[in-house]
Amino acid sequence: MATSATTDHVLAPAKPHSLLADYATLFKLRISTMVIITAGAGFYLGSLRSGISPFHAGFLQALIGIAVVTCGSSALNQALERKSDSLMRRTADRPMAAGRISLAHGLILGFAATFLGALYLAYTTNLLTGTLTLLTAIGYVAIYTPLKRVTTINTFIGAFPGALPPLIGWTAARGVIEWPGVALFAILFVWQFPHFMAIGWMYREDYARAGIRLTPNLPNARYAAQSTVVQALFYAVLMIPTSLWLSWFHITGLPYTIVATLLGLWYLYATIRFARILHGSNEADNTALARNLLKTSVLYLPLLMLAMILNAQGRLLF
Ligand code: HEM
Ligand SMILES: CC(C)=CCC/C(C)=C/CC/C(C)=C/COP(=O)(O)OP(=O)(O)O
Repeated sequence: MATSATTDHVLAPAKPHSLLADYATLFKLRISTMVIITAGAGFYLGSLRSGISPFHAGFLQALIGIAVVTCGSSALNQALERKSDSLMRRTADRPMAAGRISLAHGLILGFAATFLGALYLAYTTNLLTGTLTLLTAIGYVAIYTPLKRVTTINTFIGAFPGALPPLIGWTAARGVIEWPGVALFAILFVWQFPHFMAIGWMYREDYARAGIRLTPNLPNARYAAQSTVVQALFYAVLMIPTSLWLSWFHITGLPYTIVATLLGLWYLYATIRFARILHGSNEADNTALARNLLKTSVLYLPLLMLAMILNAQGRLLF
């Protein structure tokens, strides 16, 4: 059933929700899964760097800890944004925005998961990893989330916590911050811009309704579209050399370099097609181009991670 807008808020659709389904939304299960995949890749590569198999209890402990903190911070993000979420079609049906999960419920769950998860990580992996994960959650919840209503720079700020999970995975395996871990951070950092420019553009009216500031919904529509496209293209071009940086540290070799270049060209191609929003006047066509870029971004990333893991593992075996 479609959602319907009123003058000051968007009504949630009247469909039943199980508590389990509401928790899945509260914990942003799909984004959190991607966070865990990237953290897992960091751990895997870090373990190989140490010359040990990644498949030991530490791998599971690190992923469980990171997953719990990620879910906790997603709940806290939704507690803070329950009002603005209720104003957007995309998010009006979220459990806290729609009032199915109370503020106290969300806050208790969010704080408990964030702090207990970070403590668990510090205890099972190392203090650096627990601290970095807690700082990531703070960056996401306490800095990025309130900034969304203040300045369009929020996306740049939010890209820092967004990019930290693979570095956290690396420190969980290695105990220290090292250049290959920084290279993984850089990959995630750069990846987010085309990803988010597509999303921001698709939902720009929704975001504007909720008072969230983004490049795609700047008051001058022409300038907003141009700036959105320029940023997406700049980072899509930068994505290729950034993804190849890992080979500089001999974590990966020629096979990864070839695959990463091809994947990067694919991501760039989707971004170049997205640039057609500057000339296309048909809103449905423009939305399809943005949705295609979003889809490409969420396929590109796990494929890139898979390529680096396979190549790094292969280098050890052959
Ligand atoms: C500034 C950074 C980011 C912003 C503002 C952002 C925002 C969003 C939003 C609003 C959506 C929902 C799109 C929709 O409902 O159609 C989304 C989708 C998604 N994001 Fe991001 N994101 C960012 C970074 C990340 C990071 C770091 C990851 C994981 C590593 C990630 C993974 C995903 C995935 C997997 C989806 C698709 C989920 C689905 O289909 O529901 N995003 N992102
Ligand atoms: C290890 C750990 C604590 C990781 C957490 C980092 C994390 C979840 C980053 C997500 C990146 C990000 C800024 C998403 C924006 O979503 P949004 O909140 O703006 O999206 P919305 O509009 O759907 O609420």
